[in-house]
Amino acid sequence: MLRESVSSLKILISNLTYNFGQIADVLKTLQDVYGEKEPKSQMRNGDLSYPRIDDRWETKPTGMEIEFCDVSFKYPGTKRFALQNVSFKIKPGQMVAIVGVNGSGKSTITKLFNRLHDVTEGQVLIDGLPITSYKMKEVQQTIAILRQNHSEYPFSLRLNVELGAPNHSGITDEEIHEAIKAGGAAAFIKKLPNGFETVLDPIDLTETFTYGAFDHEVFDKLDDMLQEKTRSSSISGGESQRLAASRTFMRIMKNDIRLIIADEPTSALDATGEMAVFKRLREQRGDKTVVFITHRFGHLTKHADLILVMKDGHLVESGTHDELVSEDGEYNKLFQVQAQAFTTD
Ligand SMILES: Nc1ncnc2c1ncn2[C@@H]1O[C@H](COP(=O)(O)OP(=O)(O)OP(=O)(O)O)[C@@H](O)[C@H]1O
Repeated sequence: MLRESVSSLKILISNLTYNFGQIADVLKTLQDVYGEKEPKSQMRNGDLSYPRIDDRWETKPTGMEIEFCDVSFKYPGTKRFALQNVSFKIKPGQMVAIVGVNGSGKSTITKLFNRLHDVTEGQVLIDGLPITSYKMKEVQQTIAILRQNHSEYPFSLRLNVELGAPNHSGITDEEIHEAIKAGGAAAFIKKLPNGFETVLDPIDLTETFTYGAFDHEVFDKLDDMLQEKTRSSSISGGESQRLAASRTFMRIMKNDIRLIIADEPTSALDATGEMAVFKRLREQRGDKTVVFITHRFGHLTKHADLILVMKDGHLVESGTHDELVSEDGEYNKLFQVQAQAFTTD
């Protein structure tokens, strides 16, 4: 079934690339195909709609409120706790940084926000109610995630960005340009001969169709178009992160997003590139809550309303940059290691 879907997807994409098909059909097939790869969730689905609309909540800001109440968590099939007795509260619209050494539990915290997993002990509250009481999909639809490792799809750069809003057809060129600019991808895409129509890892026409499927004239015409369209297809790690950021900005622009999670999304970017992406994130986020994970201390941590410091699965400190530096604990230790790089030979 999956093979057949992939095969029909390839044909649809080839058609799309050459403007013969309808984007909505392709996206539907794409959702079906990628949906098949998702493991079926065994987690309990709540019956409350999210966001909640009633007299009490309608006037609330549009950012998500998240509270961890004594949360402990073990990954399925493991004996070790990845998180132990973690408690914190993120207010709506706050910009929060999670820091800590490798393996301290930073990413695991964010995986509990969108119910990739459920807690082993304790409770996660969203807008004051247990996360499990909401319809899981509706909570996930309000979260935009920007990760370090992300996928690129073998389609045009344009479609890679449009995938941020797969339920929206008729995305305009202006919207694509806006998302690409926000993600910091405009400069590298402009240099490509086919701009945002450039196809990534293009599909080999001979794999998709055989000469027998079309007469020679049609096949040769398609093949010529493929050669023309796919002159440049490989992008660097940093460009790939800029593309993924553009896709997330598209998702933020076109959906009712209440939480943005950024898990080291700029690790492959130079300092200027990173600063530009986060500047745009701050500009575009409005009242949305933002949680980012970072190993770099600087403008990001300085702007954070709250910093959570993780160590061995425990939350060891929390506060603002200034508060944590004056506490002279784990945060200050990590901060000084980076600060000293500038002050010593
Ligand atoms: N899918 C998984 N299955 C089992 N254990 C996992 C899984 N993912 C992470 N872990 C373990 O959980 C602990 C916390 O991992 P996590 O990825 O949250 O750390 P992190 O602070 O985000 O690390 P890094 O800075 O390296 O990204 C680690 O001991 C890790 O090995």
